[in-house]
Amino acid sequence: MTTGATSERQASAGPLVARTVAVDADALAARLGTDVLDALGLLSAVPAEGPLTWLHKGEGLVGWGVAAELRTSGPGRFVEADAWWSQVTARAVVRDEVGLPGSGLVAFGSFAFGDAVHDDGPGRSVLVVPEVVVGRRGDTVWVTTTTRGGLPPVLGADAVEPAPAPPAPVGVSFADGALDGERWMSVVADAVRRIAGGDLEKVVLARDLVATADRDVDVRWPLRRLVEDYPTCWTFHVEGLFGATPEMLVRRERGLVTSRVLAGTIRRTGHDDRDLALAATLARSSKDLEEHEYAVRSVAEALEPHCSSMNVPESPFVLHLPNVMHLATDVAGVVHDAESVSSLQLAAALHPSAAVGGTPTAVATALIGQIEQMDRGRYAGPVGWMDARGDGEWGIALRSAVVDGPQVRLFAGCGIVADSDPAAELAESQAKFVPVRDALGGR
Ligand SMILES: C=C(O[C@H]1C=CC=C(C(=O)O)[C@@H]1O)C(=O)O
Repeated sequence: MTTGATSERQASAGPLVARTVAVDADALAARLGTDVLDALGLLSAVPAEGPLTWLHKGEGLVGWGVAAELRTSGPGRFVEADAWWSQVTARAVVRDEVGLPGSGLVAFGSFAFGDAVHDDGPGRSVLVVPEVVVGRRGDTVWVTTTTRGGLPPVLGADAVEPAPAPPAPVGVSFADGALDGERWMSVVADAVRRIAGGDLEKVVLARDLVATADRDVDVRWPLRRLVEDYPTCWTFHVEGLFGATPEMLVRRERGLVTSRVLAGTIRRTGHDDRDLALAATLARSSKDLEEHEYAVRSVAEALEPHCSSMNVPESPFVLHLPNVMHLATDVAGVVHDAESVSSLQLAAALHPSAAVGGTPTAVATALIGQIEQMDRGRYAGPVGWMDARGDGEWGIALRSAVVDGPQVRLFAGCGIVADSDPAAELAESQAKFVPVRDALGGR
């Protein structure tokens, strides 16, 4: 196995002990001082230190504290993380009275993109088992407590306290990251030339923007904004990487696997009639349909070996988000090897899809390392969670940023094909910065 540095933290040599109990949603909301236990309500339980979140349409998981963690890097990062999780779950003592995906022992995770040039630095990919998880799915709400060192767990709602509300970021200013707009457009033009020359068919090129605040940014502020403004996206935070992604790399729920593939974008104007006309333009755009087709094909081909049957719709639908619209395809399949293939293994097989890498994958990731002039870190890598049964959800870390004290580094990328226009791609990247950019503002 080729890997970089790996480190593991588990306070004692003993197994983890996890207890999941169902709790009354109204009683927990009252304890937290919120009206309802929706995504914002769940966030109100999350302390400033080490929050972990995965929230979508009013439900999901939040966690905090570290019962165990693994840090890994390099090309073997997924294999290593999956093997660690198998060991941890095999040894753990779990009592789970809820039995839903996400209840029982859970790890949140975030993995480096890993292009062909930038090594994904020691310890950059991470799996964290929180000490406390609060989950909601439909009307069912639960609390999981995981202890280390043989301590008796505090059960249910007693483990949850209201957390002080996060302060708004102060004095935020934005500056170019690795490349300014002009230089990034020349990189895009270079990629278009290489595509025309037959080196490859598609490559996704990204850029960054650096926000600096007067004081350390409490990530729970932008998380609250993202949850409010982008409820149909998955709002995540794992160790400083946060965002609201519209793209689900893979969800495995028992024997069913689903993936939401996005590629092909048009900016919204904010006027409903014009946006509807633009949606129709997007659905007919041969440049966007081509870009989308590569992404769908890469996902379908990676899932196929694991599925006994698959549904890949022939044409995409248009996904409307507040800032942009995307061509979208929901791929679904029945996994024939669900007993042996975890959601993380499926994510590893799918990453990088052509929504964030390109076609052919190896040529595109090599080109990204060569010309992008930026280290993606965990941007565009899988982010999500997994439970002890191997079920889980792994989104692609898009519309995302990394917070480090007062600094926040935002990322956005665009699929480049033969017909791409550098100025249009620059405008598209600016529209993709909007969710995090706005989330750093006051309300
Ligand atoms: C790479 C990003 O978006 C991908 C997902 C949807 C649409 C995309 C596009 O149209 O270029 C990208 O493939 C990003 O948001 O940073």
